[in-house]
Amino acid sequence: MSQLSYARYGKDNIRLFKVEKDEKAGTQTVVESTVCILLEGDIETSYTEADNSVIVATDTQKQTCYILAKQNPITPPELFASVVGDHFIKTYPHIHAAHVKVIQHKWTRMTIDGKPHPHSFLRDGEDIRVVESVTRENVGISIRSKIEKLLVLKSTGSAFYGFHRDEYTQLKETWDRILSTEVEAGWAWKTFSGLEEVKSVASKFDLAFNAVKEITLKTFALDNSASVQATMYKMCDQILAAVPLVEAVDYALPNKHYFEIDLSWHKGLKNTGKDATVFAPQSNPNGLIQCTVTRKGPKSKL
Ligand SMILES: O=c1[nH]c(=O)c2[nH]c(=O)[nH]c2[nH]1
Repeated sequence: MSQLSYARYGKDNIRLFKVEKDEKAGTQTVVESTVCILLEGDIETSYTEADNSVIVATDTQKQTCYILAKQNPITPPELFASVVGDHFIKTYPHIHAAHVKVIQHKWTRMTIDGKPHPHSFLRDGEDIRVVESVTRENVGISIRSKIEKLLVLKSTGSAFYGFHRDEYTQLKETWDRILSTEVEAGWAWKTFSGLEEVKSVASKFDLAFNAVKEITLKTFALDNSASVQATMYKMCDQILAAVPLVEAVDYALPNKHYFEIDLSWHKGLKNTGKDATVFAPQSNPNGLIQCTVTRKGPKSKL
């Protein structure tokens, strides 16, 4: 009468913290991550026949994650996700795919009296580095890296005019507005043949992350923005040029509106157009602009 049409299981929100101690230099380095593991394979009978023999317990998955974190570097997160995924498909013949997500939280070394402190860190921003990997038997490892929750704002250098108008349009054109967004940017790597290939390019992951962040911030700041759409496309284009191993770049940018407030009712106070200095930040609704950009090739469906 019924059939199982989707099955994955694993452990979510595995929290990891690793300290690397350089005794010689007297410095320590820390990494904090949150890991999600979801396994796929010949596990149907655990759902349909209460057959627990095919279940690698989610507690086992958590313990494995701790052990692999002890035995391997946990950054770059792309490499650690691949190490974890590889372990599960190689250790258990009936597990055919491992979905591993790693969120790397920010701990930035403190500067005290102008010098990097050997063992103190601060959270200087809520932005996170995220990796979503799929390790699939006989296919390889696909990895999508992301930066999320990077909050930015520019108080000028952004316009929005010339958009379609009809009887539903109320928005006025503007040649000078506040632009703010919480950046979610993703970049999909070519499919890697296996863990060895991921290891061979491991140095590229941090370089790509830094390039994406720099291109995003620089383009946001310097572009005389015609729209969120036009500015985000410029970001994608530069990232594809900067990171040859990346096949696709995607952005999802909420347009966090700051509305002008007409105060002319109070003694003719001027607070619109070029006189606007006090604004009302809006929580919702917000615009949401998304795109994926790939290298030129066969026509996409867009
Ligand atoms: O950059 C923008 N893109 C839009 O699609 C849009 N729509 C809107 O109301 N304001 C904006 N701004």
